[in-house]
Amino acid sequence: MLNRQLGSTAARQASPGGGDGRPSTSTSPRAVDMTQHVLASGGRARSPLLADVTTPLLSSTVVRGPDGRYYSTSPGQQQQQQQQSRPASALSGRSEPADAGAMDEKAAAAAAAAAEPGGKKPGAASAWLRLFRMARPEYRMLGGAVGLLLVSSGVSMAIPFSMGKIIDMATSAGAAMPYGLTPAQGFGALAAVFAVGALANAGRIVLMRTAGERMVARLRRDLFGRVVRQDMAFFDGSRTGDLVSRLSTDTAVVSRSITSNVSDGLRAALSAAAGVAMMVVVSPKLTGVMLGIIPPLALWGVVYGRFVRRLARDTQQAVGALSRVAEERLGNVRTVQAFSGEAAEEARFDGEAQRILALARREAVASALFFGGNGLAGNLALLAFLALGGRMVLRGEISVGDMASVMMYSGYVGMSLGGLTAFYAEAMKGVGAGERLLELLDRRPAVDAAAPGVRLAGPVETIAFAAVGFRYPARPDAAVLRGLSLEIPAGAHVAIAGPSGKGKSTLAALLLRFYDPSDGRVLVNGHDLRTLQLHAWRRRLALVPQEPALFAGSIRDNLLYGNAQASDAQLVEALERADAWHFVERLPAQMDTYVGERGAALSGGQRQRVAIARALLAQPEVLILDEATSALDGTREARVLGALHGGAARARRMTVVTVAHRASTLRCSDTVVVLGDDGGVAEAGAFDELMLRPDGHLRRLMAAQQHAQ
Ligand SMILES: Nc1ncnc2c1ncn2[C@@H]1O[C@H](COP(=O)(O)OP(=O)(O)OP(=O)(O)O)[C@@H](O)[C@H]1O
Repeated sequence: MLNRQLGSTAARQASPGGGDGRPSTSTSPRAVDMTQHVLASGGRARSPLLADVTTPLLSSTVVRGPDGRYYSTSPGQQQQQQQQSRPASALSGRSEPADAGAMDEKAAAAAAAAAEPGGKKPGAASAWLRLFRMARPEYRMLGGAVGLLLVSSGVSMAIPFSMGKIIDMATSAGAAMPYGLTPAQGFGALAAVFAVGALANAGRIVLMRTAGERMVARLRRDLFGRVVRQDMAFFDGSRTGDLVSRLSTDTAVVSRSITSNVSDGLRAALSAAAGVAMMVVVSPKLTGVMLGIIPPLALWGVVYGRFVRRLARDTQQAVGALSRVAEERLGNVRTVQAFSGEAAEEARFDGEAQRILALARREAVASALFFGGNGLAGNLALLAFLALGGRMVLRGEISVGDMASVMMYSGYVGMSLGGLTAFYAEAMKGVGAGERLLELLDRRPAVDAAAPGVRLAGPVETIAFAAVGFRYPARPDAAVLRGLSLEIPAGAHVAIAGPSGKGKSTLAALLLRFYDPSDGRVLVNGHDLRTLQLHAWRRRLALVPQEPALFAGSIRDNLLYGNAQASDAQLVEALERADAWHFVERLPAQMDTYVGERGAALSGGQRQRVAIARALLAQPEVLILDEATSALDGTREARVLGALHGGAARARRMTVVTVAHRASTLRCSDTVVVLGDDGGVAEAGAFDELMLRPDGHLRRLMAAQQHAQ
């Protein structure tokens, strides 16, 4: 039986080179349309990814997964649910708790601080090196690509030289093909060399793209794995849309910046170096003219690259905000339409889109200045080159072919310099996006379910809250629980009652160790919950939360989430126990009926019953029902409660903790614990006994409810 609360006094407290088909001019389009790229890649990656990742991110009922792991409600959804439930309760006349409104700025800042990893941000170079190390599994493939790059670049660099020789051969009578080749043989050999170069280039593109995509996939998996294991304080301060944007867009930007971009950069560096060398060989004097413009251009490039890095980070954030708005508002489209909020939402979305546009405009102006300046400098250098080169040809210091070679090489060098700048800008973009990824990848959850810990040898004997005080990390100023003590023996059926917003669901969250108490301890068989291996502990529990959401899939898929090994007979039995079989049986495809996104194609009561069946399938030792039957009518609720609290259920010795408001639900439990205004237990005892107390808390609570009806 439940012991009375133990008092709550003392403890109370308050590409250049055209390598992969891109135009090979120095005004690289890669750098010019950064925002478009970000958006385009976001858009491309988002649709398939959203379908894949938002579902787990939006999971709700806490149950064991098919892999035996424990899965829990996401705050993104909690926020959505809160947003949905607010207007709904307003419509139904239910009053909201005074302190349950939207997070104020201070709280949001506290939540964000709780969600942010500590520590200094790495510098650009070290961040980039770290990102580069993350490509380690692709090193072999990237190495192969670099080998092929050397081949194709070698061939490219031979072109101007060969062309110069051919021009000389065509313009002077005595010139002949080298190595005594006939013109046909010479042209044939050149064509063969070009073919080898083309093949090497094609191979390089395949290897590089494959390596890039593999890296994106791995980054996404690692990031998702890291995010899905974060503690609830993190999710309280994060927005799902933002996280999805990091998963989709940032990963693609980072991967590109250290795979294809590195290849393009390397190609540009090689071309520039080889081009300069060849120019020097052919005519050092002419080379001097062309190279005079390099130092100012390099400096200009560094300034531009830094600017782009900042801009990339802002753009990634703005894209994240846009995704967030789209995700939240489309995810709650019923609420939007019910309140005729379409135009307001359109304006809100447009506001986010305009922010991105403003950033893109700044980037466009910066790119225009940069590449325009580059082009002008290149053209002026070319004029000087033609003036000097023409004079040298007239004086017989160099041949026309040599001048043509140097001109072509200088074109290559110019393109390569543009390529190097684009490489730098792209690398900085990668760092901008990478910093956001590294923040997430580096974040260690405060509550780590995989951390080693004590595994209970036998069954759960007692669960105790010992002088527990609790404040949500997002609202450190507001104490929800203070010095709360209660004990729940194994097999007991305990109901938690109390006015709205007094911490009933919080007790369930503490039991699952979504959060650690700010004071006091939660004990299981005398072990502090913090010392238990959390996955092992959570596998002993199942929670049906206040507004259970199902996954988009069939009823069967959702049930199997509770126990992947369950047979059809077990699924039907669980549905029967949850009083759900009678309606599932009549659905067009029965258990294979698609339930819609988050179970939207079922009624609230049907969703609740499927969620109860799913929790029962997990065969928990402790079942936590957080107003899990609130959407059912009296008859249906009585049946479900009969199945959960009746003789057959008791024979299973399952401990049942029920959070409830209704008398019909509360009286099914052996003991009712009423939470008081002071954050502790106001009274506890059998329902009937408490109702007999003339000025008892439960009696007043029930009277107030009756009065309200
Ligand atoms: N994730 C959160 N971050 C910050 N504050 C929270 C969070 N969740 C709940 N709270 C606040 O903690 C208090 C207790 O919330 P809880 O959900 O436990 O109340 P409850 O008694 O279950 O209410 P109800 O009967 O309305 O479901 C409320 O004031 C609520 O606003």
